Amino acid sequence: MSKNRKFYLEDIPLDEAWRRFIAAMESSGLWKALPGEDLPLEEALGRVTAVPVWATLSSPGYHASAMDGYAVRSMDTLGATETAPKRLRIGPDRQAEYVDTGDPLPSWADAIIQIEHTQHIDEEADEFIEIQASVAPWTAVRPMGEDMVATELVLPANRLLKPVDLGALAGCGHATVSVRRRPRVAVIPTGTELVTVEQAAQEGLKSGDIIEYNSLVLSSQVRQWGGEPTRYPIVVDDYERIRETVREAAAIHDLVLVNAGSSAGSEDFTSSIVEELGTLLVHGVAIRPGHPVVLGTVTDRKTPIIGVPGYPVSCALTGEIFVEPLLSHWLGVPSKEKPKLKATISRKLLSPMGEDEWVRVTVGRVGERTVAAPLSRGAGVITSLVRADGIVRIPRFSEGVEAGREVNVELYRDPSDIDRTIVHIGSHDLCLDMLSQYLADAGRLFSSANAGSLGGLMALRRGDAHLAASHLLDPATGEYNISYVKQYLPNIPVVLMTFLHREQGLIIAPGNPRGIQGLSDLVRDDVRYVNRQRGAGTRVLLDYHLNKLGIEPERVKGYRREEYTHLAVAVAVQSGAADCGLGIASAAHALQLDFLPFEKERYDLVIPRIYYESDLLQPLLDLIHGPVLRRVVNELPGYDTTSMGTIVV
Ligand SMILES: Nc1nc2c(c(=O)[nH]1)N[C@H]1C(S)=C(S)[C@@H](COP(=O)(O)OP(=O)(O)OC[C@H]3O[C@@H](n4cnc5c(N)ncnc54)[C@H](O)[C@@H]3O)O[C@H]1N2
Ligand code: MOO
Repeated sequence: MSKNRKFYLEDIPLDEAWRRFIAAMESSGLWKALPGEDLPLEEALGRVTAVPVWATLSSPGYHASAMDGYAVRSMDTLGATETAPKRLRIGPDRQAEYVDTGDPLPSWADAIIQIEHTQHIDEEADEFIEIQASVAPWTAVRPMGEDMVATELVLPANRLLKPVDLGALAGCGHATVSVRRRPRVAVIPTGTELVTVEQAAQEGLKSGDIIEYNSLVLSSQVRQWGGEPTRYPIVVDDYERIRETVREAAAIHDLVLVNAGSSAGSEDFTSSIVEELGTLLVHGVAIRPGHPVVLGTVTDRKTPIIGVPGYPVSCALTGEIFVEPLLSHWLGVPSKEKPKLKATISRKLLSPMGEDEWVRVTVGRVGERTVAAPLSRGAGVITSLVRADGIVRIPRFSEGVEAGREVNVELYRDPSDIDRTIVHIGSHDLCLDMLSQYLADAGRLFSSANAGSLGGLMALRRGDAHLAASHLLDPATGEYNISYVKQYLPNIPVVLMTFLHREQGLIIAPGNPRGIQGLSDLVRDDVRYVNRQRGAGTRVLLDYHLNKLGIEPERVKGYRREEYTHLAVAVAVQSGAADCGLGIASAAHALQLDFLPFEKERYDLVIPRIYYESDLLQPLLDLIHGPVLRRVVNELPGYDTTSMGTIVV
């Protein structure tokens, strides 16, 4: 059956969308904390108490000795001093009796003297202790109920159980505890293009295949937030099949998440299915990513359902924005607040007019400033969430945010991580990733944004980064970096240190089908080039050599097609979108492409002196001067570490 295609997506403000969703759940009695279930204490960690817990037994249940020593009557000790010690007989007339810590206090005694404050004396048939000070009543005694008294409140309802809570529950006589049932959440991935990762690993991917992982993310989120996910197998884009899966899932779950098919494409069925099976409350919320989200209730049970957008970032954020607060409410705990931090935004952010935008950012402390650098805004770029330190929300209808303005960041990390983060902005190289691996061992985090060499120098100028990798060739002198540093950072004392030399050359298809011999072939009609962005060192290098060869850039087909990384250039060649591009050997190697080397370039680190001398960067400098990094870099094709750590200026 084909349903009428609905092209109309609304822009419902987030709070209004929530209002409708909650009102619908309230009217069907589902907007309340879930009932309790009794669990053995051993299984209750991390669960939430459904009812208050009162002590059934007191703890301790008797007056207990708090020390190893002698039980005495305090009255008998009166008058004992260093000069006039007193002797108390151990034994039948009950002046002193030995007890261990935790033993009951004998009924005739009212105090304990620690053993080290007594001297043991054997005298013929009798044993005594000698004491040199008196003790007050109840000395070193833990009175009955010191910890918990029967009938006392031990834990309130809605309490997330910690390990010590379990101890207290057992200690006052509870073998089980009533905790809220875990919300049961169905996670249904849909899409004919989807394949499982296992399938992909065995059979490889065909063009158009997408590895299904949103259901893994959603079900892991559900578990993390205290729910019990059921991860369904992939359902192909077939209206009836999806509808029947939703119907079955709604019968046995508290919440149904249908992933993808939320927007307006020919196979986007979620909103129609919700309409057919129940009530469509919202289709389209004024947020981005996550705009085409669907909210509704289905079947006679009025099970809430969320149509989660398919793009992975939209999917994960929809989890945070809609699923987490819902699960928290059902569990009776407050929605999880992220730690907040004020930071300076490093780049201007425009806001899409009618939508609140969630911008992923990295955060670092650079000198006195906390800097938030926006990551990719693409809703398909899951690594932007992996790398994100936090989120900045740009409210709809705002002007956006100018660079240098203060913003509020909601952190994904512990704020203390920010202080041990080294911020790099500049040219990217695989070896920086290796460096970051080793830095982790030294307790440093490495946040790296690829902005090209010139972008890195500009970031240093603004005070946004601790260092910038750069490989900018000066056409006038044939020297790397020095003149650029002078020109762009005239007022900032910096150390220019060589990181490595690397082979630059033409990345070409395996077997060199076009017979490309060098840059002079770029003017051929049958050769399509793929370029790097302006400001990239590799772009500068190309322009330098084209100029030397007297080739006008306009004569190079594809000169205007810009990619932002070496790997993106390699991918363009691999896919056949271009015949060649300038890049580094390791990028060609990574995709098993051929490589025509023609220049060994110097790749330096530009480090403002103030950071060069800081504790923060010390582990990085240690690595550069040590043998380990050098060894692993040398194992890669096209790198030379002979000058690693040499100060240029
Ligand atoms: N004409 C319009 N097109 C789109 C709109 C719109 O308003 N009008 N909205 C865009 C936005 S914003 C989003 S977000 C997406 C939402 O897409 P759907 O929910 O319909 O999902 P699909 O189109 O099926 O998939 C999008 C994308 O995500 C991949 N995907 C889907 N499921 C999974 C999964 N389980 N694991 C990994 N990746 C998944 C899918 O293959 C697609 O690449 O719509 C825009 N279009
Ligand atoms: O709203 Mo879509 O979720 O921007 O990517």
